[in-house]
Amino acid sequence: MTRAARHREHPEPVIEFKGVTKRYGAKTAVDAVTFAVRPGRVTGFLGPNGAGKSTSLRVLLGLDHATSGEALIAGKRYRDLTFPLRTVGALLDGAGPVPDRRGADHLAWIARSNRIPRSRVGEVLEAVGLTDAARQRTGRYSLGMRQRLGIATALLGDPEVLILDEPVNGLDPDGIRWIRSFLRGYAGRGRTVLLSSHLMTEMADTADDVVVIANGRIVADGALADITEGHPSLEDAFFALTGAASKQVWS
Ligand SMILES: Nc1ncnc2c1ncn2[C@@H]1O[C@H](COP(=O)(O)OP(=O)(O)OP(=O)(O)O)[C@@H](O)[C@H]1O
Repeated sequence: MTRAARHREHPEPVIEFKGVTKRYGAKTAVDAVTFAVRPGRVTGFLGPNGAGKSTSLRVLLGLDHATSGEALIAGKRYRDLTFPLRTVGALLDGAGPVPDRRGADHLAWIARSNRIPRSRVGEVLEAVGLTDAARQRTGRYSLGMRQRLGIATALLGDPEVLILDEPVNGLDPDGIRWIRSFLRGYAGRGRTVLLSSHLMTEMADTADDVVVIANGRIVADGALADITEGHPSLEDAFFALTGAASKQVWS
């Protein structure tokens, strides 16, 4: 096999967790987490509530410091990226847009403060299907529209990497379908998508690769097809893999 063909099949990882441990006092939230995420694929980060998904993503995005180990994007820690928003876009739980600001103004404000050309605002609104709602105040957006606006915000810098923490929580089936096909399209263009979820059926329908975390530890990591092989579903594979860890509340 030529080097180019090998690279197409096994491209270099874009995201790397290397032995990341995060303790809060006596509580170990994540414990020696190690895995890699490759471009051109949707990677699902799957685990029950409290397993350590958000903590891992917060460390990756420089919002929290690892107690030990490191998490890299394109070979660098987030804080060492020259143009972070142009490398990685993220949608995390947390503060939403100011409710009396219009959708387009919210995006224009973030674009301006990150030296991103104003022309991107129209492009990202179109990419997420919010062009017609651009002049509406975000306080009047539905949950699905707010998620689309969050994704539009993540897309402003036209990043190679998209990271989404539980993006389908609370969405109706249409909203879930839209996010799923959007992420598949994004990865299909050779970009890197990492999304966390505690919903196994959602992961089974969306992800190419799956990293399973339980009690702060990685318990499985690989192609979805390999992880589910020999099991009727991802859910069965998960419980077989995690054993005692699966006694954690799964909701
Ligand atoms: N700031 C903090 N202080 C103390 N403990 C924390 C803190 N943040 C997270 N934890 C604990 O670390 C563990 C992992 O939490 P984390 O939020 O990363 O899990 P998660 O997999 O994202 O779950 P969820 O889907 O419920 O957010 C949990 O036991 C949580 O209570």
